[in-house]
Amino acid sequence: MHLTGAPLILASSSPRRKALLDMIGVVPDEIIPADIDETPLKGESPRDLALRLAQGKAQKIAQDRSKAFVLGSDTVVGCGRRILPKAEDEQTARDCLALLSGGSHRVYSGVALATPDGKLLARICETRVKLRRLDNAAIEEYIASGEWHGKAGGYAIQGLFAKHVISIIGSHPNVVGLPVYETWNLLDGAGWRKP
Ligand SMILES: Cc1cn([C@H]2C[C@H](O)[C@@H](COP(=O)(O)OP(=O)(O)OP(=O)(O)O)O2)c(=O)[nH]c1=O
Repeated sequence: MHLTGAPLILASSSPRRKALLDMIGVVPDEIIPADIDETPLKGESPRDLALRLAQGKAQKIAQDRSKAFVLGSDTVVGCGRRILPKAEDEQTARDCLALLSGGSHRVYSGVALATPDGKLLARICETRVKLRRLDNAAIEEYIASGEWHGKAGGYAIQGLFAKHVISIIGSHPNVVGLPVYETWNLLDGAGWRKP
């Protein structure tokens, strides 16, 4: 099958993923968010969840768009075997920050590419993040910013929260939502070419 010229669809509602793709010169032809159930399976590890959901998002859109490349991704914050939720309310964000305060945790992003010749390729990327201890005042200051909303683990490293990050080991864009190195390798290896 001839893959050159096949369109690229980003299966994501995240403006950060679009911006990270732009950063490496990849402009999707279309953006179609994939609405899938993101509930972890019983006993599922954070890594397995990120990979499964990235694959699920790519597959869901590829069902109807089999002649395109479809890129899906998912970011999960893990503290040991524990999977932290995406913070949709203040209390969830507070609980996440209290748990992560003063320690190291891991952020996993899965990236999956469905190809026009029917393959589903996937990669997982892991970044370790070490945080300073956050007292109540620091947590409440961050809660008031609202930047935690919709973010896995209740924080966004690409904003105000950066001042609490002592160090990271691994990829920074992976924490923001898209591991650009792995993403580019998938696209390039699968034969996607810039139009
Ligand atoms: C840890 C962390 C997460 N996040 C974001 C990345 C993801 O957008 C979000 C995790 O939710 P995801 O389910 O991965 O993505 P999403 O719901 O935003 O978009 P879609 O499912 O449509 O692709 O948390 C940051 O922006 N910065 C961070 O530091």
